[in-house]
Amino acid sequence: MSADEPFISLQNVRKVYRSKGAEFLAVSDVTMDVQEGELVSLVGPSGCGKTTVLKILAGLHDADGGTIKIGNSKTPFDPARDIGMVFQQALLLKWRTILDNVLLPAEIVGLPMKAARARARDLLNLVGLAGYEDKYPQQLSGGMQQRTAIARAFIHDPKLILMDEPFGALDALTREQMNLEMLRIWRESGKTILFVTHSIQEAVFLASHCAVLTAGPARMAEYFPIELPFPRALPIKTTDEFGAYARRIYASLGLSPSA
Ligand SMILES: Nc1ncnc2c1ncn2[C@@H]1O[C@H](COP(=O)(O)OP(=O)(O)OP(=O)(O)O)[C@@H](O)[C@H]1O
Repeated sequence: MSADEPFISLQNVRKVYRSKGAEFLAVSDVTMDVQEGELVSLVGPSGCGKTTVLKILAGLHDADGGTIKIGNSKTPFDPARDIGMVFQQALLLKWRTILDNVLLPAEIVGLPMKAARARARDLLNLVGLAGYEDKYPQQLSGGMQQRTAIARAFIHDPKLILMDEPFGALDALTREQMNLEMLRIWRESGKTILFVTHSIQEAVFLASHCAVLTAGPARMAEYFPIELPFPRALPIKTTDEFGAYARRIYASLGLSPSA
């Protein structure tokens, strides 16, 4: 194996939805290689096929063309247990405590519960929710519920975390706070994360690499590293380097005349 054998490799992925005899081309051509431990943002206009790409990676949809490979000889991948997902809504079970919500994937995968409970407490601490273990979802704010969902995605120690616009429902300040926490959690966990967002600022601020998808059917417009230093703090958003990356994305999306 070569030292940089990718963890995820998508080559010319294509997806057609079919219903009642009609066909809809949702993704026309997506190609990218992701190394283990990267945090990749997928940015593109509404309806361009970002969620479809995540669903193909999650094994929820089959692709109609191209190849998808996850895992490599160093890090094998089992789709049944190596994926954690975070959606726009936290989707917590309101009759379970915060701790028990976080434990749900551990129960599904069949992990030893004593160790899982200790890990759930550690993860709640990591996302800033120590002390809330015995509360119920409706007793927490939207941002706290979303942090619970993030802890839940990590509980079974998956190798790949897929996040679909996880902070889209939060107010702007909570979203910025969550961005900072997300960076911290990513750096502490070392996980490979793919992150869908509509926000160009978020796509630049969070990512080690950025995939820009064109208006649907999704085609890869660009895939490039974001070479801003880590750790990142909010003032980096005012720098020329940050602005140059944002302009590059706007230009790829056809939203500005020049990069
Ligand atoms: N099950 C389905 N059957 C038919 N068409 C679908 C299905 N799921 C999605 N689509 C269509 O495929 C296209 C891509 O959808 P997708 O949800 O992947 O886009 P998206 O970029 O994630 O959008 P958004 O940013 O608004 O969430 C859209 O036009 C959508 O209407």
